[in-house]
Amino acid sequence: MSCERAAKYLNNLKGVISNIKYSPEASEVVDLAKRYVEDTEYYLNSGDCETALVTASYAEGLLDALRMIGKAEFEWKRERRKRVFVGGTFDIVHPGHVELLKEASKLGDVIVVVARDETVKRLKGRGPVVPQEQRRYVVGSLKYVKEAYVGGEDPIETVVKLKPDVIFLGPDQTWDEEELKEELRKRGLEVEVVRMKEKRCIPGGLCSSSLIIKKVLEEFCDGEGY
Ligand SMILES: Cc1cc2nc3c(=O)[nH]c(=O)nc-3n(C[C@H](O)[C@H](O)[C@H](O)COP(=O)(O)O)c2cc1C
Ligand SMILES: Nc1ncnc2c1ncn2[C@@H]1O[C@H](COP(=O)(O)OP(=O)(O)OP(=O)(O)O)[C@@H](O)[C@H]1O
Repeated sequence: MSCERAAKYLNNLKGVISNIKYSPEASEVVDLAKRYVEDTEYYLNSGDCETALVTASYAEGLLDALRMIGKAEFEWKRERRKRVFVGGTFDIVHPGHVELLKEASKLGDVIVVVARDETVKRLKGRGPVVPQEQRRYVVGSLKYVKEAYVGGEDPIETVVKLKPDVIFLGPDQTWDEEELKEELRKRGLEVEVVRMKEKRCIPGGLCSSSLIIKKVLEEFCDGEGY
């Protein structure tokens, strides 16, 4: 793990060193930073990854300090966060949905696609209670979600448009991981497909949209008090 980190730091440092702009009075410190970068490479190649991490951090510190006092200009390369696609109905949002989205957010920025009303009718044999735009709005307002859209007619087309790095499937979604990957590969998109292993809930929670609807029908349908 520390070897992986040291290699990443070394790569970033090399990128900065090759593009850095600095004023003449900073040259001594920049040279020192360069020597620490060379040391990092040396320690990494000899398998001493802990020391490589120390020398890399020292070089980073020197360069950051120069930048802070306005004697050098450069940018650290930022790693792009992964785009994690989650598709689903999200009719009546419950803690199981929140757990799913929380788990997905550990892999990157979560992009949700809510199923269109017609899709829900077709797949569940009943329409959703909540209209598609409202489902999109509510899910898109949850803290684990970066963006939310209403789905199109063709799910594969939708995924291709949004270009995720990962598709995160729910525990009971019927999509086959390998088929999904293959369909997308045919359209030129390489994605990782990850599935949440088990459903979750909070203690005493009601973690199914259908069960919530059933409870409302059973307990509130005489209209009393409404
Ligand atoms: C990869 C993927 C892509 C999807 N794309 C769409 C889409 O374009 N349009 C749509 O109506 N629903 C889309 N959905 C939602 C599915 O239709 C949804 O999973 C289906 O309604 C099953 O319901 P559930 O997952 O809520 O149980 C997508 C879901 C996944 C996993
Ligand atoms: N308890 C749960 N824990 C984790 N994920 C869940 C849970 N319940 C649903 N999901 C996931 O949330 C996504 C959206 O599912 P959906 O909106 O159909 O919820 P649902 O409560 O299962 O609905 P229904 O009860 O009508 O089948 C799917 O990926 C599904 O697997």
